[in-house]
Amino acid sequence: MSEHSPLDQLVAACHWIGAKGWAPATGGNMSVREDARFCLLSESGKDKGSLTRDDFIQVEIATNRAPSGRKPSAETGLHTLIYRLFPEAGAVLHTHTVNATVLSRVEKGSALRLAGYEMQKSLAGQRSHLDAVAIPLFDNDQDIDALARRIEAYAAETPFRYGFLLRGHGLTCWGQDVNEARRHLEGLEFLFECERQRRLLEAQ
Ligand SMILES: CSCCC(=O)C(=O)COP(=O)(O)O
Ligand SMILES: [Zn+2]
Repeated sequence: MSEHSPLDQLVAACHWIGAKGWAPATGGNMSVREDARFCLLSESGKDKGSLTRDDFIQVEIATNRAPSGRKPSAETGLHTLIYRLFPEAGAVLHTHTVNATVLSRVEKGSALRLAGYEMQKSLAGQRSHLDAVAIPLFDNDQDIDALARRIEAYAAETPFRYGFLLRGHGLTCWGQDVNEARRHLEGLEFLFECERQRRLLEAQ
């Protein structure tokens, strides 16, 4: 896969996400960083499982502006926030899975705590199931600028990595490149499935 361009890798990741059923209808959005100033973001309202290279729009990270005049994702402001907050982030994947949607509603706190799972080691830098990983959880908002400001304020107080959940909405995660973002998405989704099953079984 590494002989392909980052955009080709992102298109392949979108097809993989679609095949997994993790971006139903027109849900989800995906992006890759071009450089310090620009990223390429999926066009709003498309089926993300069948995107091609032409469905990605250049967006200025500092301003959310698309020089082409085309309409990038409604959640552009979350992608650009991530590229500003995390200079090492090279790709961002946002999905609408059942596990993320349901768990983020069941969990009433400000983070989903994952501990005790070997698969935590799918996340960069994690070495042991004995450690805990907190995935921040924000109330959903149709005002993406307001949501981005809330996430930015939280990050200033509580550093975090890997991704965040939007309540009743989905997961947004990232990595230093498309491969790492894919691994984080697959690892987190597995952990969410485990956590959902554990909570169901332990409630009986
Ligand atoms: C039915 S999808 C609702 C909007 C959303 O949450 C999403 O992820 C897709 O929005 P976009 O503008 O990126 O297509
Ligand atoms: Zn969404």
